[in-house]
Amino acid sequence: MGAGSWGTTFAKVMADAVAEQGISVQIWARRDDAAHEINERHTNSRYLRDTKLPQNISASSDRQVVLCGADLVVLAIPSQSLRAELDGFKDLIEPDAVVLSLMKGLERGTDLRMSQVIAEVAELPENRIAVLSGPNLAMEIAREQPTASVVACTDEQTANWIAQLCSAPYFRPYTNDDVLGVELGGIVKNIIALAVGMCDGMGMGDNTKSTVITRGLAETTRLVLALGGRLDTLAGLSGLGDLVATCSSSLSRNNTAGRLLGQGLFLDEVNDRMSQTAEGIKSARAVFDLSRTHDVDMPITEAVVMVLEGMLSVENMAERLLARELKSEGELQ
Ligand SMILES: NC(=O)C1=CN([C@@H]2O[C@H](COP(=O)(O)OP(=O)(O)OC[C@H]3O[C@@H](n4cnc5c(N)ncnc54)[C@H](OP(=O)(O)O)[C@@H]3O)[C@@H](O)[C@H]2O)C=CC1
Ligand SMILES: O=C(CO)COP(=O)(O)O
Repeated sequence: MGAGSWGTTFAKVMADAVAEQGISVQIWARRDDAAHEINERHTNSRYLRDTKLPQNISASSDRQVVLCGADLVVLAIPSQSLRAELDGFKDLIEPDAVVLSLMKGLERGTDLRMSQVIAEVAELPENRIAVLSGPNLAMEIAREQPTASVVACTDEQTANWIAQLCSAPYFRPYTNDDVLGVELGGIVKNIIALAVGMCDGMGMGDNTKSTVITRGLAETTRLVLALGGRLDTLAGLSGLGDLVATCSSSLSRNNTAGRLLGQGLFLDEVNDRMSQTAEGIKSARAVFDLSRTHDVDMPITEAVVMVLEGMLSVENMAERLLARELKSEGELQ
């Protein structure tokens, strides 16, 4: 569900993974012309230039056509639209189907992760909801550059089944039962990538960016542990792995949005320039609110929120962060 850059790329991963088993993958595109292009030319030129999609992918703008008979429903639409969209098609999901979220945002207003929104709106039990997250820049995967990822589900059998369905020659899924840790790693790294992009945009060098990445991981760790996730998850692909990929890649939309802010553009101007979803812009406030609810210190996230909401200039961000009271590096609370 979603024919953007990741929805389309992940459809290709799955189609390549299951081609020999005679399984087909269907994409729901909200625009007729996108569905038509995928069916007729096997391309999605708006999001993936130069990528030829496998023959066992088809598309439709009719949700019923796509969801009818689907064993696995994969969600790849912008996080802030999920609730409304899912409400419109939850009754079309087959009674035993599993729902897999590829989304990396936190819902504003409720501070819920996407797996929680799915559970609430579609009224599904935990063992039918999974999350996939990792260092997965869509454009690189569409070019079949090797990478790995994590399928998280509280039910081991479900996670293994999904991993089989997306294990392709260039894509290696691991499994994990720490859904919260995997999901939050993917959400918070977008905010840290905004901060790193801001440093880049202001012309700062690698020491500064490395400091933000490392201390970004520290504050992500504090939040995940406070909410009941695991430390080892954050050392893995969906934690450190995704953080490094997103913070160091010019392909990252969050990193790019941060860089434009660092170069002095206003948020409205940045939003106008972005043709794809940069989840961190909208999730930053929700993550900060969540951190306050649980009394977790997240100074980089707080500074990013202040910049996005016009309460702090990017130039004053470093001064604010460095002027805080000195403390031990190992403090996880
Ligand atoms: N791109 C990447 O590298 C990765 C992305 N992700 C995550 O995947 C999720 C989807 O991102 P991605 O595919 O990159 O996003 P894109 O911006 O590339 O595409 C978004 C897709 O959602 C559709 N869409 C936009 N707004 C709505 C809406 N209000 N209701 C329904 N559909 C809508 C778009 O349709 P239309 O074309 O008609 O506008 C498009 O098909 C995000 O949470 C992102 O963080 C995770 C890993 C990697
Ligand atoms: O999640 C991603 C890589 O794992 C994609 O990051 P961006 O959304 O910043 O492009």
